[in-house]
Amino acid sequence: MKTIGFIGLGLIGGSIAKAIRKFHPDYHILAYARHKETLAAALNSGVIDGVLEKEDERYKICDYVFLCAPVEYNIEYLKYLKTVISDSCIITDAGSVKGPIHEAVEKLEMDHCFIGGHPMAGSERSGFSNSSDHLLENAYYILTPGGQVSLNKLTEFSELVDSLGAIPMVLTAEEHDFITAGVSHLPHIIASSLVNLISSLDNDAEYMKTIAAGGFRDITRIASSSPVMWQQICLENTKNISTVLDEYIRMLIQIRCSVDNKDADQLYQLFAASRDYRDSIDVTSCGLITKAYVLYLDIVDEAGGIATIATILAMDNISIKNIGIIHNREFEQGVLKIEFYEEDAMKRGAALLKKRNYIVYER
Ligand SMILES: NC(=O)c1ccc[n+]([C@@H]2O[C@H](COP(=O)([O-])OP(=O)(O)OC[C@H]3O[C@@H](n4cnc5c(N)ncnc54)[C@H](O)[C@@H]3O)[C@@H](O)[C@H]2O)c1
Ligand SMILES: O=C(O)C(=O)C[C@]1(C(=O)O)C=C[C@@H](O)C=C1
Repeated sequence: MKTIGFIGLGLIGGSIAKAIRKFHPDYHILAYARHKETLAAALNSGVIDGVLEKEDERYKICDYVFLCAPVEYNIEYLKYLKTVISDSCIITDAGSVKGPIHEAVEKLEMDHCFIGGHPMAGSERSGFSNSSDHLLENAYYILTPGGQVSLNKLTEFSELVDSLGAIPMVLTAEEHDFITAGVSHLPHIIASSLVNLISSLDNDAEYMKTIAAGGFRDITRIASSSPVMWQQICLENTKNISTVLDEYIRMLIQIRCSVDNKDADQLYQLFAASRDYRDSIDVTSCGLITKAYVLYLDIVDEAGGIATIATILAMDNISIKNIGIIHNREFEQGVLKIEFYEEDAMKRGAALLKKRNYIVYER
């Protein structure tokens, strides 16, 4: 039996708490969050057992404290925690940047009890209501132990992460911040700047926005992420982001030259090399991103059409996560998009619907 404290209970804090509740139902979970409604929802749904105040003596009984507020705010809690936690407590965070919190931890001489944490899973949505007990499933969970952390503590925390279905990986804070600048921070900047570019190039009738199809959507989903979170990440990982941005700008200039010069070989190389590298990425370990089990199907637009499909699936105990009509260039007529919770449910659903002569697209 362990006691786990949370400060911040949004998408990530909520998902970690839900996973702990699922895999360790006997653990005692306490939380502090700025919004009382969040705490009420977590308490009512049984995810947490009790509510903490911002400063609260009960941090003393915690075996772990998870800091799950935006990066800069997490640092503000360390000073107080230092005065209350027990010797055996492990403080961890979920922040997307590790350098600044490790600097603060060292200054406060807390690096014997701090293990930075960063689940490489997430979503463009925020808040406890969007958290889920399977967000961490198969996701790499980076651990950045403080310089004085004992091997026992690191092993214990690593085992906890593993028990939640995630894959622990130990890195230094410096390695972490350079790597995430490349694979996470730069992609968010690219997505947001591309969306802003299109918004400024579009005409009054918004033709670009109207016809934007799969390509634009795929590369810009993350442009809907929390502006506060990304503002803080850019302010905290400035040097690494600037370095990878420089490399990216250099590459874009090369590409513009290839386009201007109609350099067929260079252009082919651009797309062939990216395809080969992208196809070599192991897509089984990407948190929620790969957990979208979706089918598309043609249906006649008539009253009761959707209800009939929902009934066919429900009769086989198949739950639908999301359902809606989508219109875009890929599917000229518009199709019904059905999202499932699990791959097996999606496969069974596809088979059932095909048997009833629906045209089903699986992708
Ligand atoms: N969103 C992602 O995809 C993702 C993935 C991995 C890690 N992270 C990191 O996890 C952390 C939380 O991100 P999130 O996506 O859960 O954000 P979120 O907005 O969903 O949740 C943030 C939580 O922190 C609380 N909060 C905000 N300011 C606070 C403060 N000053 N004191 C206490 N609580 C405060 C909010 O009320 C909310 O409960 C961030 O550090 C982020 O860098 C995010
Ligand atoms: O899937 C998403 O929406 C995410 O942006 C998740 C994502 C990322 O992959 O960049 C975002 C921030 C993190 O710190 C970790 C994961």
